[in-house]
Amino acid sequence: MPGIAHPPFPNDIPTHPLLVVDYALIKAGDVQEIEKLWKAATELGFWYYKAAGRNATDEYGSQDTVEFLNVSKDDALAYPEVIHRTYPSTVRARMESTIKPFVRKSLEVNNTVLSVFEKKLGLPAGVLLKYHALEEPSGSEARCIKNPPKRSVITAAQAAQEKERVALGAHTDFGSLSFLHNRLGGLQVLPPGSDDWQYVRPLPGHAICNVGDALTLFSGGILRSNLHRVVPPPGAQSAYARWSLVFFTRPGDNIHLHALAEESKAVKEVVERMTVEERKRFEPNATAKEWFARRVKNQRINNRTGPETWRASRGMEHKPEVI
Ligand SMILES: O=C(O)CCC(=O)C(=O)O
Ligand SMILES: [Fe+2]
Repeated sequence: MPGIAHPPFPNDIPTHPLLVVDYALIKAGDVQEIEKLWKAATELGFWYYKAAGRNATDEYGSQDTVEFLNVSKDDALAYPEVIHRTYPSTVRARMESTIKPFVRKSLEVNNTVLSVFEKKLGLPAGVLLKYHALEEPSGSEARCIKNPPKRSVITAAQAAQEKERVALGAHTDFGSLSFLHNRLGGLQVLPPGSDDWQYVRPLPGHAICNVGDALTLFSGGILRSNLHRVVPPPGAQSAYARWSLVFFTRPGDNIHLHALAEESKAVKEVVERMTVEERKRFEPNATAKEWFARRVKNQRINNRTGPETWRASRGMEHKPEVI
């Protein structure tokens, strides 16, 4: 991305370290790098991707401050044919030159990671890829997010604590894998076993990847869909608009979300150790499309009747009460 100069991410605030995974090594099948990816995906569910080149809200009804522009993978790949919806001229003008290549590259990266997880989970070859087949209609999409700048510079502590300043409320992602590119800080994770939100420092030349609910469901919880949120960039960065670009790989619309215990010994073992309640969580009796539709619908402020609406929007959060 061509650069607008902005202040660096502050050095005086606590951040949560992520493991750095080299995508080129993953693609080449490097055993040590695959171990590192597996550790990241099962412990925090978030990691940095070292790029191959350098070219590269809540229970109370508080409203987010972000603007989204979502482009469906099906529409991008079929363009100019319309599969789901049409887009504004700014999107159409860049569909062939920018969006389609971004969607293709993101799918390639995420599919490589899915193949690694498939092997690690001991699933029959091709099962995860089949669930994310290119030709199947799905909720996979590219998203451009803009969070407008704050009028006054706020401290990191203020940014983290002020509820009304949360740009995008605590959530887990709906799909399988999210591939995130951003330059300003603001992304925070709630690390396992902690009650403190921690910033993830953007690393130049690195993307951030995280596991979503569908992979948690398929893996019986072995892969971790971690809670995260977006707050204004910390320190002097808060005076700038924050842009981020995400690609979400989600299973095909008709895929039934459930723990793949019959296909994987490892998943079977974790499911057998679950309580009856836990087991129910891993059998939501929903297709990927239904899971996605339920979560989106109940997040919309227009559909809100009270705190129960927000609760009905939750996914595989380890602490569904956290906002
Ligand atoms: O902009 C970001 O850093 C993350 C956005 C996000 O979590 C999402 O759109 O699901
Ligand atoms: Fe997210």
